[in-house]
Amino acid sequence: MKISLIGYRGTGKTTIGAKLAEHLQLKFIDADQLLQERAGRKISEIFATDGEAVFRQLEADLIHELTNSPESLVLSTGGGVILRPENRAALQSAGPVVWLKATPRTICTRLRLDSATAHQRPALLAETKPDQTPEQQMLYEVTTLLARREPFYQETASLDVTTDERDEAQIVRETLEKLADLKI
Ligand SMILES: Nc1ncnc2c1ncn2[C@@H]1O[C@H](COP(=O)(O)OP(=O)(O)O)[C@@H](O)[C@H]1O
Ligand SMILES: O=C(O)C1=C[C@@H](OP(=O)(O)O)[C@@H](O)[C@H](O)C1
Ligand SMILES: [Mg+2]
Repeated sequence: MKISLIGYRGTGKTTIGAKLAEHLQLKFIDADQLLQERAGRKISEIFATDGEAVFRQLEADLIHELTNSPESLVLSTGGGVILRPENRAALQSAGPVVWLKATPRTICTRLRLDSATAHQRPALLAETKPDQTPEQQMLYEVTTLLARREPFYQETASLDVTTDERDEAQIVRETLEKLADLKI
């Protein structure tokens, strides 16, 4: 059985997935981290050199492999994993899927803090609007893509947890309660 975490960038999938695995004493895999280890390159480098389509294929191959493995684990995914129907089906059939939610403002704040450190995420939206500050551009990208992706997160999720203005312990606790309610 796999407990998967889905949601937009910056909603806390990597952070909460690791904590959840600790609580449940399950192995933890972050698909993006494993993909980067295997490729020997950062995701931002794969995007820059080979393009997003190559990344999406590597991501789909990895999701296929991990969801077909016999071991139980907590699996954190990348925010765009729900774009492909085969990924959505694979995650759903592997076990419960937790959708971590946050507002565009929360997401932008977290991503800005991350990009000030080492964690650079590649831009996802080609279209830009004229005369925008980088902050406005980021909010535009997050709002636009979140609206496009929301139906896919909704369709794939077994349960959802809001993460705005809540610390990791609160989010983990609610996730564990909602998983228990599923009675799997
Ligand atoms: N509940 C939270 N409150 C505040 N910051 C958080 C919370 N969860 C995660 N973060 C921070 O937000 C950033 C993105 O978290 P991360 O786990 O990498 O998200 P994702 O994997 O969904 O992109 C990190 O800097 C992380 O420390
Ligand atoms: O939303 C996306 O399309 C992506 C999210 C990233 O993962 P996080 O959601 O962990 O940041 C990573 O997979 C890649 O940069 C693409
Ligand atoms: Mg992550």
